[in-house]
Amino acid sequence: MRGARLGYDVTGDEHADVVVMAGSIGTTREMWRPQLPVLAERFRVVRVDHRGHGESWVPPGPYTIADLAGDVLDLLDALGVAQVRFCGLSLGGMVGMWLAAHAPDRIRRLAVLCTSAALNVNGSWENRAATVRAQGMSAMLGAAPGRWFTEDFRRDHPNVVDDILAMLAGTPAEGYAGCCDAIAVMDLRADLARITVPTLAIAGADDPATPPAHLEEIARRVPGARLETIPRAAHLANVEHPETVNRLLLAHFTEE
Ligand SMILES: O=C(O)CC1=CCC(=O)O1
Repeated sequence: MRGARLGYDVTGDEHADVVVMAGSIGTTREMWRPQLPVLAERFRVVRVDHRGHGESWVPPGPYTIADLAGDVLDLLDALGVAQVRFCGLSLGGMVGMWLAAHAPDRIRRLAVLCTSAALNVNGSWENRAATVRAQGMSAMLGAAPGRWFTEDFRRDHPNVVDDILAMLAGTPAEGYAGCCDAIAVMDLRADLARITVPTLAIAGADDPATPPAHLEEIARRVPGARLETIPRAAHLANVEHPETVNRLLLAHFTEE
């Protein structure tokens, strides 16, 4: 389904409180499949595709995190939803932190997984954007599994890995590159102290893309934030350890 420019779907009781879920660069909203049945028992779950991904619009880049967050606010306005619990992994977590800092009246509780407030190292994201624009998405497929999943998970769950890699392969190159541009210039560190909503930061202990130190920094800077670190988890911790992530999200989002 597509509305207000973003691909999205809605699952759960239409009168329940809303949880918005936004994922990692190079995936679609389907990356939240392991969470959907559990969260939708209690909440109205709105899963979104970032711009340039899935069924969303693909404007020419560069984008900013504020652009991506603005798309989410437009969607919430279109759905008539005033306030949500927000769950974001990686790029989705960046959008969540931006929203909690800049649109605090729209966010009731925040959960961020495997993400960072400032991720650019030595122009790596500018380089990635340039590579994708020159060579297409095939240039991204080789290294992604090693960032996203532990070796054990790749060995034991090849079909799950293939499903997620198909999302990456199907992402429009300009959409992916535009989001790389957004990460390249992002620095949310000064915003974190302004976040007042209850915040849970979840790290994957073996995440090479956003190592635990990035989540530790978020938990240190956001007043009152809580940190959980999941052992034997790489970047897509919600896919590798759904039971743990579901338990943490449910507990955090049902607290008042
Ligand atoms: O590099 C990756 O694919 C991991 C990642 C960093 C930010 C994001 O959204 O995904």
